[in-house]
Formats: sequence, structure tokens, C-alpha cells
Amino acid sequence: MTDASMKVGYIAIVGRPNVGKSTLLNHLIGQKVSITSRKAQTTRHRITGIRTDADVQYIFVDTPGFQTQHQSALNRVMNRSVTQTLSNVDVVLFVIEVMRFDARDEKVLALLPRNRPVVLVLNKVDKVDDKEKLLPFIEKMSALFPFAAIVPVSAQRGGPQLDQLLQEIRSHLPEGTPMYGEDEITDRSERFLAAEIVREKVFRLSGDEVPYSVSVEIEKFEVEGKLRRIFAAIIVDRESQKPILIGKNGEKLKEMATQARKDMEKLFDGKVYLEVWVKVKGGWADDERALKSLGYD
Ligand SMILES: Nc1nc2c(ncn2[C@@H]2O[C@H](COP(=O)(O)OP(=O)(O)OP(=O)(O)O)[C@@H](O)[C@H]2O)c(=O)[nH]1
Repeated sequence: MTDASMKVGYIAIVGRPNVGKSTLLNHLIGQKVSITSRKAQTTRHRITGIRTDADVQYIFVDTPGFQTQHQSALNRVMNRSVTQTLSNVDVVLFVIEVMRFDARDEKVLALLPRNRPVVLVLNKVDKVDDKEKLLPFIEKMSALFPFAAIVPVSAQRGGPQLDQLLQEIRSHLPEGTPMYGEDEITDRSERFLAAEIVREKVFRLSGDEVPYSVSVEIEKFEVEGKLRRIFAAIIVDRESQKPILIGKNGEKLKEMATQARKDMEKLFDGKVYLEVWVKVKGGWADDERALKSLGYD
């Protein structure tokens, strides 16, 4: 299929943690693909969201939260990933919280490419009572960088501002042939998305007690007509972290699994049977589980 009037391109979303990048992505593609959480830094994977309209295909690249507080190896890798992402896209969306521009935003600003269009997205405008204050803020921001455009939005509420943002992005995309089918919203597998959903629930429901080293592995993913059977392991480093996730009488784990299952059913548009358990990395629990799972079918 070659269609000269079709525009196709990559868009990176950058910004310090918690400005609403994941929320924005979810609204722009109309489905919950990237994970969001009140807790900063939950997006560790590079996630691609795809939106296909009649004459344009937007391929969104979500980047890990830009970490400016600690200089761990992980954070350095994350920052490097921001830089790499930016050198491979057609448009950069730099997201900040409207009326706020702090030292952390400044560090992200320093990474922005000069040879690509950068659109400044002022998110959370719903929090601004006095809209008159907006204009001076926009003026202040436009003096900092040659932005291609400055668009105020509420990623949470959506509305016409998001259409305006899409139009703005479209104007910077090159003409091309669509790379994905119309109904594809992500090139990530359902397996990957299932793991992301479970991981989001872990962060949402266990507050600050759980370290970022927690990961989720999908050990089995079976599809039977419209039913999906998903077996997910939450992997922790130490035995002592297990009870935090499991909770009293297993209640916390049960709640995580219930919420995750509901999200999955919405996303996959079908029934989900979900089993979630906590596993200590490299521990004996692996073997026990492996044995147990043999007898499942
Ligand atoms: N009031 C308001 N809150 C918003 C808006 N957009 C996002 N939020 C909230 O801001 C918080 C952070 O949103 P995320 O989308 O997880 O932020 P993020 O930038 O992806 O964060 P990291 O993954 O940590 O980099 C959540 O509690 C959102 O509900 C908005 O337009 N208005």
C-alpha cells in the first residue's frame, strides 16, 4: 500500500517523572497500554503506542521517567535511553506541569534536540483556576527554547485540546506508508501488556514499601477462544519482601490480582483467568512452582 497523502512517524514523549506522560499516551491512543501510577518512575520499559487515523499513523514512544535525583547505574541507563529515543524520532513532546517549571524539568530541557521539532505540552491545565495566568507562563516558556508549538492540555480529561495536539504533531510527520495495521495499538505482545498491568498494581497497592527492583514474569499465557489463562509471578529479591506484597491473609495479593484481571479483561476484550504469586529471585520457590505447574492441565 503506497499512499502519498498518508503521514507516518515516530513521536517521543519526554518529561520528568509524574508530569502525566503515561496518562497522555493512554488518552492519545484511546486504550490503556502504558502503565500509570501516582508513584514516580513506574515506566521502565520503552512502550510503543500506535494511533491510526484516516490519513495519519502516530507511533508513540514512551520513555522512562527522567531521573534527576539519584545517580544510580539504573538512572544513568534511563537517561541514556531518553537521549537515544530522541535521536530516532520525528517529533518530541516535552511534557511539563502547567505553571510549574523546576530544576528537574530544566534537566530534561537540556536533553532536547535542536534539530527536531519539539512541542511543549503544558499538562494538567484543569488544575489552573485563573486561566489569565496561562499566557505569561507560555511567554516565559517560549523564551527558553525554540519550541515548534506550545499546547496546554489535560491528559486526564481529554477534550478538544488533545485533538489540537494531534493536529500539531501531524504537521511535523513525514509522508509514508503505515507500518502497522489499523487495529494495532501497540507492537508489544499481550504477554508483555499483562506483565505491565500486574506491575502497575504492585506499585499502586504497595506504596513505598516495595523497591523498584520488583519485576513481573508471565510464566504461562494460554488463549482458549475468548478466554485467556494467565500465570504471573511477581519477582522480589529477598524473602522478607514477600509478606509486604502478599499482605494479611493474602488480601493484598488478592486485591492486586482482581484489579489486574479487570484491566486485562477490558484491554483484551474477553474473560481472563489470572493467577498471581510472589517468587523470590533464584529461590527454591521456582522449583516448587515449576513442579506444581506440571500438574495444571
Ligand atoms: N489533575 C491532573 N492530573 C493528571 C493529569 N495527567 C496526569 N495526571 C496525574 O498525574 C500523576 C502522574 O501521571 P503519569 O501519567 O503516571 O505520569 P508520568 O509522567 O508517566 O510518570 P512516570 O511514569 O513516573 O514518568 C497521576 O496521578 C495522574 O493521574 C491531568 O491532566 N490533570
